[in-house]
Amino acid sequence: MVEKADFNEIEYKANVLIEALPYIQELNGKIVVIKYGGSAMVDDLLKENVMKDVALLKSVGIKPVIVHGGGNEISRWSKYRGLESEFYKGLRVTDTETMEIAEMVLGSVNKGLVSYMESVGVKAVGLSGKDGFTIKVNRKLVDGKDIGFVGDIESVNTDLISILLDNDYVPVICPIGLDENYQMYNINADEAAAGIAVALGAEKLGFLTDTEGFYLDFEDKSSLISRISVEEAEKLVEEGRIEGGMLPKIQNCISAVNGGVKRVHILDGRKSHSLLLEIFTNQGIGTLIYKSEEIL
Ligand SMILES: Nc1ncnc2c1ncn2[C@@H]1O[C@H](COP(=O)(O)OP(=O)(O)O)[C@@H](O)[C@H]1O
Ligand SMILES: CC(=O)N[C@@H](CCC(=O)OP(=O)(O)O)C(=O)O
Repeated sequence: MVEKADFNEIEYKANVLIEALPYIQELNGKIVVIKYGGSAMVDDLLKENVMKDVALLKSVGIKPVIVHGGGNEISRWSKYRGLESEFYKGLRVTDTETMEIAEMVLGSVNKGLVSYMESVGVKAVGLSGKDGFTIKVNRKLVDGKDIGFVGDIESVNTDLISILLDNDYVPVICPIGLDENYQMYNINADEAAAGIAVALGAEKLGFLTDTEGFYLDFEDKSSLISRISVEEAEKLVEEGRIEGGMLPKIQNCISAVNGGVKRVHILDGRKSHSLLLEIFTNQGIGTLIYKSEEIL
């Protein structure tokens, strides 16, 4: 016999599922790009939970694409090899040795995520932007400054990603690209995610990171912004009010929205299932970046 309390719980769970219905219908067959930041890969359980969320998206007919980082691991390995990590405007200054470390670390993070996906019953394929010449770059100059082997995305060839999606695989992509001379470059993972989302015509792009979202003033945790227009975000960037890892993230949110991605979110990847909450419920979480003329 079902107790009354149990029945309420069952009803509550059923309502949660029903709340997801319009979102599932709307996103069926659409591409959702998930940028999984190294800072949010806190522990094995959390990584497994994020992969379970992705598995659920896939099971309801959404086409997820994962683009991941691993900046903190690159820094850790650089230190181990006696190298100081240096950043300019949120981007790693990348010499030859750092480039080798980046490729090694990102490759290992990539295959680790593929294993998690497989362990939750989802077919996944790990690749870098080198595979199939998926990401073509030029050497990036920031404020005219050369910061080494840092790639500026020139183009994304979606052929290989599309083949994988069409054959039911989840592509797991690490941010390394090639220039026209087949020299490899380190790409900021936020930039890789935005470039891939735009090229694929993705419906959504979610950045899983280690903050609740974007704070207007990072020192003041009550200044969390739940939504910001690209115009307002551009103004903050121009005024130099965004720093550290948040600068490339916001810059790439802007370029994704301007490139046609309808919904771009910064989400707290340290909290289990924030991806599901954002996609399948009307609970506003994290920070939404939107085009001001669009009615939300
Ligand atoms: N205004 C801000 N709001 C939120 N986070 C900020 C802000 N300014 C700087 N940050 C920093 O940005 C970091 C997220 O970027 P990053 O470390 O590159 O993460 P990821 O690995 O997810 O790309 C946060 O941990 C925080 O320290
Ligand atoms: C050029 C550049 O900055 N590349 C990044 C690539 C990894 C990355 O972006 O990782 P997160 O998403 O975890 O920060 C780096 O070397 O740290």
